[in-house]
Amino acid sequence: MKKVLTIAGSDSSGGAGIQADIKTFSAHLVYGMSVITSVTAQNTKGVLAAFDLPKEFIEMQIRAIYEDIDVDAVKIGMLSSSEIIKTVAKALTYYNAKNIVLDPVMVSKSGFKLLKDEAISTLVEDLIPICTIITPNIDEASLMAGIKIKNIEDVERACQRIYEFGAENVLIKGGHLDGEPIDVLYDGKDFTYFKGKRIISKNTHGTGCTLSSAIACNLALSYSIVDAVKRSKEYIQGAIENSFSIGYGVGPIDHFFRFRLNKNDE
Ligand SMILES: Nc1ncnc2c1ncn2[C@@H]1O[C@H](COP(=O)(O)OP(=O)(O)OP(=O)(O)O)[C@@H](O)[C@H]1O
Ligand SMILES: Cc1ncc(CO)c(N)n1
Repeated sequence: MKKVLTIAGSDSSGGAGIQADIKTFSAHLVYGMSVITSVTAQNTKGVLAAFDLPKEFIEMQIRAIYEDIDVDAVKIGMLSSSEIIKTVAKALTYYNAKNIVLDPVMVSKSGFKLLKDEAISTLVEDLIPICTIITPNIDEASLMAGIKIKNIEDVERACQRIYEFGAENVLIKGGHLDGEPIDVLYDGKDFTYFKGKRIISKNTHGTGCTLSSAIACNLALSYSIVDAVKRSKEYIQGAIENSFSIGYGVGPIDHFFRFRLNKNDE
């Protein structure tokens, strides 16, 4: 059984963060583990508040796992401050962690800041250099690369810029650009384009968390980077196609669509 870890924030409504990650791990039939960095009070309408765990306790959770269990891949999500980013980078370096997937979460869909502005430079300097792949959306890529992204050429330039910060691979997600959602992967040599079909749905809570978790699962399952992204893109497409409404706002996607015999299964 492959073992995959998420280091991220908790979403009380279960659509994003740690909860989305663990559901994605289960849907890939890998063993899921978690290090919680922050607890958010959140629902489909937005984030009410976030409470960070002390950095010592985040470090302790990482230690508990790596001193006992051989981790096949790790996905990193919400890290809200410079000191938390430094703590996680130091611990993962110490334990020689492999297959590190970084989703540089900055702002929730509803606009709540999940990362302090001044911590973006720490993310770039301390965490990107140890990552196997980083998966920013358009806004996150723009902020890190210092490039206004309006079209696919801008996406390619941003990929190159972020690659220069030291990540092995950069995947910029095109969900927020007009037209069909195209994600662009850059490995320092070649660009690979992953085209999806845009689904018109208001229920897209946790798409970014889910995609990065699926990539971590597929890397743990020994797929190459290109195949891991391809399979994860197929997974997110199916999960969004089968998204559903709960609450009054942005509802969740269906992590378990492949397991349902028909659409009305509960
Ligand atoms: N409406 C859509 N239809 C199909 N695919 C989509 C749609 N929206 C996003 N995607 C895909 O979902 C994945 C996540 O992309 P997105 O740009 O939404 O990430 P994100 O902004 O980080 O998500 P989040 O808001 O959860 O943090 C990408 O592979 C993207 O192409
Ligand atoms: C805890 C958490 N992590 C990530 C996201 C993605 O936006 C979110 N909404 N909440």
